[in-house]
Amino acid sequence: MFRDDLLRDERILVTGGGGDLGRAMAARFLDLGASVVLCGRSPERLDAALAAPAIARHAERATALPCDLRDPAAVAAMMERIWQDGPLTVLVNNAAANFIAQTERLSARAADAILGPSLHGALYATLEAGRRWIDAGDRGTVLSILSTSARTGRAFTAPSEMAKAGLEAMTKSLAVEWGPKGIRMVAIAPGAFETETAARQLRPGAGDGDEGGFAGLAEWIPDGRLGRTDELADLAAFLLSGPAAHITGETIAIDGGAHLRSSGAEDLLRWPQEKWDAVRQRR
Ligand SMILES: CCCCCCC/C=C/C(=O)SCCNC(=O)CCNC(=O)[C@H](O)C(C)(C)COP(=O)(O)OP(=O)(O)OC[C@H]1O[C@@H](n2cnc3c(N)ncnc32)[C@H](O)[C@@H]1OP(=O)(O)O
Ligand SMILES: NC(=O)C1=CN([C@@H]2O[C@H](COP(=O)(O)OP(=O)(O)OC[C@H]3O[C@@H](n4cnc5c(N)ncnc54)[C@H](OP(=O)(O)O)[C@@H]3O)[C@@H](O)[C@H]2O)C=CC1
Repeated sequence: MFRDDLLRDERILVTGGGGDLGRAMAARFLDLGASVVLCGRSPERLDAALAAPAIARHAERATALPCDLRDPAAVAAMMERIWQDGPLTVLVNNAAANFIAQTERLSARAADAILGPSLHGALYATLEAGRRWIDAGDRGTVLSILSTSARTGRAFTAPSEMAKAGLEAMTKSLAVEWGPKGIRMVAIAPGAFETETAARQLRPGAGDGDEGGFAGLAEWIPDGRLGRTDELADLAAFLLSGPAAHITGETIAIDGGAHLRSSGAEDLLRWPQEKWDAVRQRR
């Protein structure tokens, strides 16, 4: 679909690069000639990502740095370390945290567990990359991974929707403020992609024959299926490439049209209290 060297000149940081979608994007960027740095909290998850065949076959262009994005000093130190080897050209804000809960039962710590990486961490990383690009007069691109539910809102995951809507506002605001400085801001809003954590955090299942996971969701998606990670990775590659140079401030949904009919969480409105209690017990 793309020229093999489409991203040859790019050096890309993928936050949450040990997760499913981050890993798929990183592998695609490497296939297209980019150098990639992965970050995340868990060194084990990062090592596993680097050892995955799709990434390991480009080992000379793939590295990883553990970093907790909730800590602004840790983000600054990571960027300092990265820039010692040369500037990034792209930041992909992919890391996030999410879980379903009755919102009125969230503690402040629980709200921060979601807002910390998903909103603050992405902003810290964007500021650290952006000011380095601006100081050096370099061009740069920030790609943020949102969610279609930033548009629809979504019951039982309010802090995540607030974080994603905030990142969409950042994308639009900085497209204008930083556009004249050569920095492009783009975003992708995925619908349902059956990654291991999304299924566990958003569809944990709780008895009553509910096995959890995304089984059954395809029925209400207009094109009849969930998203595939390779499709998201290809969209990301396009948005980072030369032919997308005039696209900024935009968020592209990739969800088979699902958000135009539903946020995908309406079935949870029918859950009895016992089921919510069971999910809460499990965490
Ligand atoms: C269908 C179409 C649309 C789809 C839309 C999908 C949109 C987005 C999807 C995704 O983002 S999927 C990706 C999700 N990935 C992750 O969440 C990965 C990272 N996960 C984590 O880091 C953890 O799972 C975490 C729980 C989110 C955070 O862990 P952390 O170590 O920061 O927290 P803790 O110290 O364990 O807890 C802090 C605080 O939070 C409370 N809490 C934790 N889990 C729950 C829960 N399930 N329900 C309620 N509360 C929870 C925990 O009790 C602590 O609060 P206090 O008890 O101290 O008050
Ligand atoms: N899967 C889906 O259906 C959808 C996903 N999305 C979005 O796509 C992106 C990727 O999701 P997905 O691959 O499914 O989820 P994953 O949980 O697999 O990936 C999220 C990654 O974020 C990292 N992360 C979480 N907290 C922090 C932190 N404090 N510091 C650094 N890294 C952190 C995690 O690594 P570690 O725990 O090691 O830190 C994890 O690898 C997210 O932004 C998500 O909101 C949006 C819509 C739908």
